[in-house]
Amino acid sequence: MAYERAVTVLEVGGAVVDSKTVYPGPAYFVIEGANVVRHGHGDYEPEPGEVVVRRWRKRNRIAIPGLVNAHGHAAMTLLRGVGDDLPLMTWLQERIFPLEARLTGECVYWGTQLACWEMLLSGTTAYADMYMMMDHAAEAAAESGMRALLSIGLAATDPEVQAERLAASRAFVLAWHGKADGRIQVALGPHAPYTCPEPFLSQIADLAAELGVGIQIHLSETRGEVDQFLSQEGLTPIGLAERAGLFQVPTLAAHCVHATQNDIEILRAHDVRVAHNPQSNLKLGSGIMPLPDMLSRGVTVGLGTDGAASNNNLDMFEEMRLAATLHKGVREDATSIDAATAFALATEWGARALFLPDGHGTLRAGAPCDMVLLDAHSPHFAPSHDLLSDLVYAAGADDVRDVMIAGEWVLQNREPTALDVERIRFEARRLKDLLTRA
Ligand SMILES: N[C@@H](CCSC[C@H]1O[C@@H](n2cnc3c(=O)[nH]cnc32)[C@H](O)[C@@H]1O)C(=O)O
Ligand SMILES: [Zn+2]
Repeated sequence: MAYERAVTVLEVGGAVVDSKTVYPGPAYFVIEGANVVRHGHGDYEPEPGEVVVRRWRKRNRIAIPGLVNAHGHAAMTLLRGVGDDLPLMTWLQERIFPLEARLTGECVYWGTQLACWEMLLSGTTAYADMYMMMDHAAEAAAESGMRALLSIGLAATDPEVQAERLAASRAFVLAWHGKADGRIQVALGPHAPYTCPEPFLSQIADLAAELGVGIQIHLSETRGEVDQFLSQEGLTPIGLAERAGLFQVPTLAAHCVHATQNDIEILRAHDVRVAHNPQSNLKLGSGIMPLPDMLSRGVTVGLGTDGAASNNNLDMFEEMRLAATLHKGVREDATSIDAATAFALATEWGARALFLPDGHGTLRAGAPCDMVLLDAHSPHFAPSHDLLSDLVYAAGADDVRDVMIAGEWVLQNREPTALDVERIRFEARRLKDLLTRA
């Protein structure tokens, strides 16, 4: 006889989109703990042993897997709108770094909460974050209910400072990796080859291997960065990262805008995951990443927003649409990056980019229930010739209604269940005043 299992049943009236397939609704999901154990079409029919302890009926909803934001700096929401219309190095050195020097732990905490609120409202369930004072970021992420890959951003040229930063990173891994029921993962976060000398990169790779964690880094973001390394080292930043041994551990490389054909081969050979951030690359005037080439060569790519000060929002619907349209325009080829591919990059591939186990980024049986429900009555889904097309080319964050992560509601009818949004807005304004006071 089957033993009894307490399950939650979630019934969805509209269609379900998973990977590249659209399943017509209605549908039901049987959730046990954090995971979908099975799903089906039509009305829920119990199976032997299933004891329904919670039942949710969501009639006018379309279900999709949660979106994955594969690159960003969550607490930079507090710096949204600082230093617009400047190139990367000027923006960073003249506007961002001086303000970041004044950030406190509470800035990082409330900035991250603000980011989580914004990400949930736009259907993101998992995100990557490289920043500073990350214990505060981890606390905020854990409280929000979101899934996150967190790294202390490392940038140091002085060996003593480097040693101190490595020790802090080790402590952060031990304190947070696998915490919040496994929702929080930690990676090491060398900021970039232009802020971390090669021996430091090698030490970071060794520490990541010892601790069994991955790495996230910015690589080949601007032409100036690539030219600098080519003239100083005779190698591209991606080639230098390979020489430093970084790719001996699982690595997530943000941008790779100016990756050469040889760089793409290096990325593929080492299974380096790439985060494509089209909006940030456009806004900072960095250029356009060779996404079609990366995909045709078999590189795993996710989509990211980058920080809110170079985007200036954390909306993955915009990022999906941009990824699907930008490359068509610059290549004068409307067959480049179709809707289904853009959707896959924002879900299943993004999950791989974050080193999440197989099944994440999907609604398959056995996968964690990280699900976004959209308003099936939105004009964006009428008359709906092709739901994948609607999702990428027509829908937007406003269509998001409810979000479940690891089987728990984190957003219901656009209200976060675990975040105090009035408080977040109040603190964001207060901290902005504090940061910008002379
Ligand atoms: N400077 C920090 C560590 C860096 S945290 C991550 C850094 O990345 C910066 N950042 C944000 N977006 C980008 C980008 O697109 N390229 C490079 N750096 C960025 C961000 O402002 C932040 O300073 C320290 O105290 O050691
Ligand atoms: Zn970045």
